[in-house]
This record gives sequence, structure tokens and C-alpha cells, in this order.
Amino acid sequence: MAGGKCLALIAHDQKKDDMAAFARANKDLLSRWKIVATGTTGGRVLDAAPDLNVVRLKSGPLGGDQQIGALISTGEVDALIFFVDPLTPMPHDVDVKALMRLAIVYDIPMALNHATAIKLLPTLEA
Ligand SMILES: O=C(CO)COP(=O)(O)O
Repeated sequence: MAGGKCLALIAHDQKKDDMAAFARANKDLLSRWKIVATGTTGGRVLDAAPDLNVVRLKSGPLGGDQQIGALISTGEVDALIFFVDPLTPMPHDVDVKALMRLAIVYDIPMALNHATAIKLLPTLEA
């Protein structure tokens, strides 16, 4: 992915309404970024804020978390906002854990809930 800083957006199913509201409320800040998102999340973000530059990857359970992890490892994702559902068992829990692990390994800014995301986003250089 050429040029510009890249932000990854992901939300689990129970958090997708929150992510849509976050995208709508912060569309001006988000419009400065190239955005990558897991498949369903990316669709919801685009529904909420159609002018954003969003590349949709695979859905999370089908490899999307791993794709974003790979992009972190190659330096192509600069920050991660991931609205995690802590109350629902997931078939791809290992992928979620691996993604968070890589965000820590490569020391990129990572917000895992809405309260942190709204504080983090305005501080990031797009
Ligand atoms: O499951 C996810 C992250 O672990 C999100 O994937 P979707 O955005 O495709 O629902």
C-alpha cells in the first residue's frame, strides 16, 4: 500500500454499532487516513461515512485479523482501533490474540475500546 499513514479499524459483531457511530462522529479525523478494515466492519464504516478511504480485507473469522497482523509486521499499518467484545466466545480467538500480540511486538498505538479510541485518534499523526 503506497503513501500515507494507515489506520486499521475492526469491531466484533456486538461492537459494530459502536464502530459505525465512532466513524460517523469522527469522519473528519478519519478522512486523513488510509483505512484498512476487516470485511464486515469496513462495510459498516463505509455505510456510516461513505467518503472515507477504506480497504476491506477478509472478514475476521476468515483471516482478516491475520491479514491486518501481517500488515503490521511489514510496517504498513501504523495504528489499530479494535472494538473488542469481551463477552462472546469466538471461533477465531487465536487470530484476535495473534493480532494484538503483533501490535504489541511492533509497538503501534492500539485502542481496544471506545473510551481509549476517542482519546487516541486526535493524538495520532495521519
Ligand atoms: O471478527 C472480527 C475481528 O476479530 C471482525 O471481522 P468482521 O469485521 O468481518 O466482522
